[in-house]
Amino acid sequence: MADHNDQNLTPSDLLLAETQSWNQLYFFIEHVTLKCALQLGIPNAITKHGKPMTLSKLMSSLSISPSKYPYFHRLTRILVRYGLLILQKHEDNNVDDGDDSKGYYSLAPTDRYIMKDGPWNSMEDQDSFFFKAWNCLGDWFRNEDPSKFYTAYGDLFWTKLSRDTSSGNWFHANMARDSRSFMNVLIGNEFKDVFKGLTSLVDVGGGTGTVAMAITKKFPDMKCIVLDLPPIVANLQGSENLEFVAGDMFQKIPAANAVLLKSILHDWNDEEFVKILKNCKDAITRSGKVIIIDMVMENPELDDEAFQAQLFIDMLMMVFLGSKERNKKEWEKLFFDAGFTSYKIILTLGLRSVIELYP
Ligand SMILES: C[S@@+](CC[C@H](N)C(=O)[O-])C[C@H]1O[C@@H](n2cnc3c(N)ncnc32)[C@H](O)[C@@H]1O
Ligand SMILES: COc1cc(O)c2c(=O)c(O)c(-c3ccc(O)c(O)c3)oc2c1
Repeated sequence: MADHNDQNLTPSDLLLAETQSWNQLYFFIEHVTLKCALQLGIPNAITKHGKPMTLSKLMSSLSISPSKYPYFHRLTRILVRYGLLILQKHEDNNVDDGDDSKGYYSLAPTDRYIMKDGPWNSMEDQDSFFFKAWNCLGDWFRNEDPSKFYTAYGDLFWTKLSRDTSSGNWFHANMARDSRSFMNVLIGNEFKDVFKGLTSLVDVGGGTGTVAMAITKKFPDMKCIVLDLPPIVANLQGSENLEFVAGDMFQKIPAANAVLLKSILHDWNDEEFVKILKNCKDAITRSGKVIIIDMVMENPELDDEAFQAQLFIDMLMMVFLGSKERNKKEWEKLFFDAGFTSYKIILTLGLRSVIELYP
């Protein structure tokens, strides 16, 4: 008798279901093999070599014994499948599988981003910190904790980061890399006049000031304040037009023409989101604006790969902060709940959009 699950499936359906279940079950192997590539130093070895490498040359540069060739070839094969490495076939296509003259390996653009200066590439040294929050995610759906991170650590994410210097420094260094990368693209788009005409701006939750420094370099007449928690800005030195201010955005935001919120609002639930925006509204002049840099989910401008990346970050927000990424309708509702009258999505750069909000 057919298993009750199979009764409506044709043989080809069953075989397709088998393939799908194997892919879903072993999806984690993509992460494991990427981590293995990082651990071995494959991308950096290829970058250092300066041109495509044969497998043997790559292995000797990594001090991997030739006896491991048959296995190492299979690791690089899956990295090519994921698009992390590119294999340039040897012009003689009759070479055997695993034959060293099979071809030359180079880094795909993805690798260059992750390895050269991309954010979050040093997860290695935060393995336990990062993965402990993800373990046994199902437990969180059966408790009342504000986030899985809280279940794992008994602390909120920002509280833990302010108490754990090593993880805090690692996090803020990665956020700075993320900001440097994003601002390079935004500057490349001539900032789209987002900061034009402003004489003062507060970067709320501006971290170690990467965004503010990029703005003040481009607009030297603008006065910028970076508002962040005391442990973050305590030892940071400002400049003639850049000041670091320790404070709490839930209490008060310094007055300015405009307020910038990059990767802030997706950290907070709806009630906290509205509270932050109400404080922003109190801080800006009547002719001022709030500039938001964050993700707009279900954005028709984005392809399926970008949508999947947004879903991953949405899971990250849920697990680490108990917060969420929002679609346009969700953003709009909270803008109006906070007392703003209009907004404009200025442009979308990769996964994130630049939104202007008017009092
Ligand atoms: C995800 S980081 C974004 C940093 C920066 N905007 C960027 O995009 O690189 C969130 C920032 O909010 C800051 N933050 C958290 N709670 C805050 C509060 N109550 N008041 C001010 N800043 C806060 C954190 O210290 C952190 O720097
Ligand atoms: C502690 O370990 C990790 C490891 C990670 O890989 C990430 C990560 O990738 C990430 O985007 C973020 C993140 C958190 C809040 C934000 O507002 C934001 O824009 C990004 O945090 C992380 C924390």
